[in-house]
Amino acid sequence: MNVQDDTYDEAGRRWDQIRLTGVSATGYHGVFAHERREGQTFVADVVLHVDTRRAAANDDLAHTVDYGEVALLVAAVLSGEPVDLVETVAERIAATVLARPGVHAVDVAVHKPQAPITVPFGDVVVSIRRDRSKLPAAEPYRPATGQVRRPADPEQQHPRTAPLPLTDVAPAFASVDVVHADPPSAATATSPFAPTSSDPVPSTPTPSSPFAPTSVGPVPSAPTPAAPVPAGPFAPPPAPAPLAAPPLPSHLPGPPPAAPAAPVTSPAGPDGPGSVVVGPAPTGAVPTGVVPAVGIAAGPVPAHVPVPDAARTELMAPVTDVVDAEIVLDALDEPPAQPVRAVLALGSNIGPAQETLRQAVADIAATPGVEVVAVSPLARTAAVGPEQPDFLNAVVLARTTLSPRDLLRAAHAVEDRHGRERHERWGPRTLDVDVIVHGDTLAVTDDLELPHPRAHERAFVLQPWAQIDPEAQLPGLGGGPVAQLAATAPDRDGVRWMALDWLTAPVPAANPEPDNASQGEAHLP
Ligand SMILES: Nc1ncnc2c1ncn2[C@@H]1O[C@H](COP(=O)(O)OP(=O)(O)OP(=O)(O)O)[C@@H](O)[C@H]1O
Ligand SMILES: Nc1nc2c(c(=O)[nH]1)N=C(CO)CN2
Repeated sequence: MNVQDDTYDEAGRRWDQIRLTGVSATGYHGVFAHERREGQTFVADVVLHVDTRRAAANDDLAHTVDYGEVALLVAAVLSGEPVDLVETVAERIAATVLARPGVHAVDVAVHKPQAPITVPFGDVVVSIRRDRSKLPAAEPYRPATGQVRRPADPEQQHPRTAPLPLTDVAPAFASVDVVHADPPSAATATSPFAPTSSDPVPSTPTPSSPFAPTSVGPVPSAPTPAAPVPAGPFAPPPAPAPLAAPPLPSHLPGPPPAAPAAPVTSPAGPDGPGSVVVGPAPTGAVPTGVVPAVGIAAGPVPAHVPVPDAARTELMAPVTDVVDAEIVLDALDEPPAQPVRAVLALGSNIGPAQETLRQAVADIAATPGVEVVAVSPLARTAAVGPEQPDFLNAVVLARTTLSPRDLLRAAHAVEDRHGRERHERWGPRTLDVDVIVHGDTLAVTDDLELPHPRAHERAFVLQPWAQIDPEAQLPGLGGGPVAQLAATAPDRDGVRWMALDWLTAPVPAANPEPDNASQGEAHLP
């Protein structure tokens, strides 16, 4: 396996992989009578493209794909209903694995090392990738009712993991890896494995099967362009000097006219550190403005959205029940019913910081489902945290139809595009894009906290934000009027200047670094 085998989510981030190699069983597949009669060894390698973070954060098998179950299923297909072609075996394994929730793509290689080939040979392998855009052309394997039972070991069974019924096949397999980088390829095992008395596998689905499909086919790939939306309560004020945005996609409207902001009543709930609150702020929260409910579905479409029949290809038609719905993990994966305001904070203190921030604003504006409404002046700020060079900081006001988590992914994608590396917490970086607020969402989860947990105490966020939205309110505990928070933030004295025309003014080629940036310098009030 190498980087060419990687797959990426809609924000361009590499999916993690669980690799299971050398699952081995005796099968009776082949076009010759002796193959059907005598059987031979088949070996499968399977790579599941998944997101392992949630399972890792909770250290909970329930949030991942149990490779033990996958191994049993793969072995059941290898030793199951005989077919002529290795291709069919591979397709069936792919369908079975892709039907597991949380699997975004699957690579399957089926080896037939004892194939009836009349010249010396090492191996013959059929290798395929299937995902939600190239669905398997086969039915997933489903254990029949009455034939299923899991080889349960109560001592070993994690208490939070509900047992899944499976056939009592016992595959031999060489290794399983959960990887974030490419390990050396594992050797395949060839130990024979005879089919059990419960084989062959029934070809018709059983109504009570736990593997019964729950939905739907592929997701349309072309995002709908964002439609213009009327003004929200966070339109930029006329002062300071208006900032020309960098070249933006043509579908982006100009800044909407200003409208009054409503006060926020920060919810003072009982939620201490570590608690989870997900959902809109209660009474008195910032209104999101009146926006049309139609024509706004830009950006990635969640896979649980049913797909109209017309969208399916003929090839897909017979197998539309193969892929399970994508799990909506929590409310942070739900796109808003209407566009909501979002505030993004940008920072850079490595490399050509001003140019990086400019490009980052253009990247954000080009993100489907994100419409840039205003861009703050540029602040040069003393670093908060470890000793390091000054930062250049700016804030982007946007409207978005993305879910909070998709917006975070989009922010990370922009960071990655600009060579962001994660070493030291609060350390120097080519680009940081933080999600400060997403609508009225208040949330504390493993991977995303809203509003950003440290925004209320960061002048390098609050000052630029207040410049383009003096009435802005930071929702949540510790929140309040942004301008007021900016004036009292501990690092306020470190915000030393702002460039008003930083998006359009030429960056001096010799002086692109924050330490030398002086173009359009202005002083904070
Ligand atoms: N509102 C948020 N915006 C951005 N990242 C967040 C947010 N809430 C939680 N995170 C998580 O924080 C992780 C670390 O983010 P990042 O590397 O940008 O941190 P940092 O910039 O060093 O520190 P800070 O979060 O204090 O700005 C991210 O991977 C992300 O999952
Ligand atoms: N001045 C300044 N200091 C920081 C910044 C930043 O953007 N500006 N970002 C940090 C981590 O996000 C840590 N410290």
